[in-house]
Amino acid sequence: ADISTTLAGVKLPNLLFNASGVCCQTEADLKLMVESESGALITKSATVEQRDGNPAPRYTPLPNGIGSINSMGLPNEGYEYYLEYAKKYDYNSEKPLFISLSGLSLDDNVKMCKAFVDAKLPCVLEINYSCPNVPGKPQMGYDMEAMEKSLSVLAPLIKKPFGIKLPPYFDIAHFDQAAAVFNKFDNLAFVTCINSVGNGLAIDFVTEQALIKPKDGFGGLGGLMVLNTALANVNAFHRRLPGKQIVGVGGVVSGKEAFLHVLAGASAVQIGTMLKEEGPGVFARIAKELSDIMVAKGYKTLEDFRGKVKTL
Ligand SMILES: O=C(O)c1[nH]c(=O)[nH]c(=O)c1I
Repeated sequence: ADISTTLAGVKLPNLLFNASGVCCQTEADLKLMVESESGALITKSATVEQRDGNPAPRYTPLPNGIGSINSMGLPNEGYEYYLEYAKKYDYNSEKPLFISLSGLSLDDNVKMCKAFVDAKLPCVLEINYSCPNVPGKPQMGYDMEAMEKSLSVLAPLIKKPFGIKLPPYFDIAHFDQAAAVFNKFDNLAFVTCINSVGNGLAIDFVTEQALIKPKDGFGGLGGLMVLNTALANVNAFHRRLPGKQIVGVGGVVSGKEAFLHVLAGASAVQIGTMLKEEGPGVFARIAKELSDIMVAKGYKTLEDFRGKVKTL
């Protein structure tokens, strides 16, 4: 079956790529992504300066495959590293490049966006409004006014289609309020839902210790356990953002969850925890599983079922 897609005007040979943060901080990581069967790749969220991030242990999978917890603390090589990578990238390859930016202030985001705009590159920007793990930095995704202010500056600056990475919302009024902001920006071409479910706490029963070191063990939750919150956010914004696209992320462990994300309205699907645990081979596996599901159900393309979740 045909699992190709288009996102922000660029063609992806298949709808699967990495969630920013996983397998994408260094050129060595990104090379693995280029060599994988993913349909695209996205870089680790960048700040103006290089950051070491939080002390380890700062990521761990959770027992029984239910997911993961992380409090990485925005470790990255600094935006100029990713700008250089984007300048060297082979845009004739069939795999488009996405760049994640997560400035610690609006000025920082302006500085980074300007640099990418001035470089006139084909890569697509995804502005991260939802990092839950920088101590002292509340995430923008839950501050509608701050997001609107940021977008009113960045959207005209970026000019071409771009996306934003959102935290999960849990209240219908918040879906409505967020969508009202996003619908004001025509070149906001897609929203990526969801980032990790912020500030969970994983405790080891035997040692009675938190599993990760930063923030008293508080960190973002990912993996299968967040699937149903992810599907809700994908569908809520699919219903509320006519003319925009949704990138679905959260809980994709097989072709089945990728299928459900498309059914909920996703135009592309990112994989985080499963990529971290299984490695880049996950893309070939899930691509085949999804294609087999589509054949079994009689669907030829993603358009045949995108957003067609039935209600009772
Ligand atoms: O701690 C991180 O680096 C991190 N971790 C996440 O789960 N989501 C994010 O957007 C980020 I920037």
